[in-house]
Amino acid sequence: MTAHILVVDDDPVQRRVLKNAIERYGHAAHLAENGRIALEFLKRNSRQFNVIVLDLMMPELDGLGFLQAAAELGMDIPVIVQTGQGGIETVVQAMRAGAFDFVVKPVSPERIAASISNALKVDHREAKVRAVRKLKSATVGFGDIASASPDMLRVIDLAQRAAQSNIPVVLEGESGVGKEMIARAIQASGDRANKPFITVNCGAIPANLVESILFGHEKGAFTGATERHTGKFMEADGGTLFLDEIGDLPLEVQVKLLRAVQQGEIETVGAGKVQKVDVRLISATNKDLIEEVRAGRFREDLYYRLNVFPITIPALRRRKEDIPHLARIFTERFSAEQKLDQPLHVGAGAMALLTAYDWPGNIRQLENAVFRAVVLSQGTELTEADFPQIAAQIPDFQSDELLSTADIPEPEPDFTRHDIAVANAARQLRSELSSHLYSSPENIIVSTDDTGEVRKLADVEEELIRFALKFYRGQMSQVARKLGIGRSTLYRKLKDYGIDPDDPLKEAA
Ligand SMILES: Nc1ncnc2c1ncn2[C@@H]1O[C@H](COP(=O)(O)OP(=O)(O)OP(=O)(O)O)[C@@H](O)[C@H]1O
Repeated sequence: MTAHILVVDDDPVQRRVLKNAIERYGHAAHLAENGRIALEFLKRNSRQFNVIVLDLMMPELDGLGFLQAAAELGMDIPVIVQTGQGGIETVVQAMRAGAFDFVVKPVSPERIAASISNALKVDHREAKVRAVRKLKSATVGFGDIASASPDMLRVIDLAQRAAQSNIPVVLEGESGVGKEMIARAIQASGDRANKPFITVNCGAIPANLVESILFGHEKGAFTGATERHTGKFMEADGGTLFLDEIGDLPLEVQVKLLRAVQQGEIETVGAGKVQKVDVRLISATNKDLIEEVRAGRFREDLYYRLNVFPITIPALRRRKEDIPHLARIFTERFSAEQKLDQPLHVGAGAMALLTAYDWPGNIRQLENAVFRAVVLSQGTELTEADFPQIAAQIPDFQSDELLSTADIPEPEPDFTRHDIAVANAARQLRSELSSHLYSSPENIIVSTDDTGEVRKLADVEEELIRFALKFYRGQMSQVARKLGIGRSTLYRKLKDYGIDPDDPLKEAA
């Protein structure tokens, strides 16, 4: 099949190189010299294109601006972004904005052809997935929020308590940590469950339209207001208004928001009178709001009004225990959505890679990475090779995917070597912990007992095994490998110490 590829690049040489590469692989290339012209193409006939190859640095409308505008048009064509060396921050932003893949310039014909061929596979499969996802997003409950870490369990506990009243909630956390998901779960389990849930991304609206979008406007209220417009507050009447990126709200709109919160009244632009509204407010921010208050960008009175019940959702890298859990859930979900005969599994090497990565785009980035891997995977198990972008960002990551536990020789029953193995495993785990986990009392294995004497090796060993089981969520082969012992030795030790692998922290009866 000849695919139609839209190349958006301001550099004529680069356009020519890409055109040649695309045509060499039997596809048709269409060329646009900047984002604005590409948007014109899409407006005329978006169905014409199967894949877009997009440069990020362009005059008039740059790559990120194009992605945003295309999303507003409802475009769902896979986009491959091109970036110069070292542009990783912008790439992360582009991936967050929905780009499918990225390539680093100068890009070889083989690399761009591989990326286009992957994007084409997604092109005809993703439409189905999107439809399913959209349906799901309407009814998110606390049960849908995957969590394994104590931090996330605390967040869910707080959110469940907030759901029992109409108290204003502020959800703080980086982009993609799950703020909107928590907001939806709060709405779905409170007494406003079947009422409207209206989302406003305060950061994405042009400053001059924020007021009219929030509070509505009358016909003729300002130049261009050709129709009356109901604001988001009115749409949310009786339900919940989710104000995302609240820290981006212009100061003059903050005053009006304060009145809405304090008195439950809004004034439609151009109406000259106030109206009552009954809205539960949940706000979200990825900025430090108190810092914004200090800097004079956020009103202190509004801050205290909104911030009655703050909930901070930690970044994914601060709760790495959630990564394996999320990766498994996403793999299962996407396998089902893709109607695979056999659900895929996440191989140990891939899991280690996903856990080692810091996920600047948080859960959204992980979800997209797993989605992409499931769609493109050829095997029965996801391996590190299915996450090339992640692996490329951790160059010193050592793969041990191919090393099966069967290859690990059982240690001799020699106390000294065994002793060294335990010490090495402890050191390795400790170094993983210091890079993977924030410090927590659970992560420290102490060397002395209550009397100040050095503890018995067996006691330390038992504690380390319990910890490793919890850390690797009961994955026996991974635990054995990380501890540097064979699987049968691990089973024997579990028996000796009376450890239940499904509940490793439970003391033997
Ligand atoms: N605990 C979770 N379990 C399962 N999926 C999750 C979880 N948290 C987030 N997600 C998924 O990750 C994606 C990002 O979540 P969400 O939109 O809620 O993040 P956010 O913090 O509001 O992001 P932003 O600040 O960029 O708007 C969504 O697709 C959501 O379904």
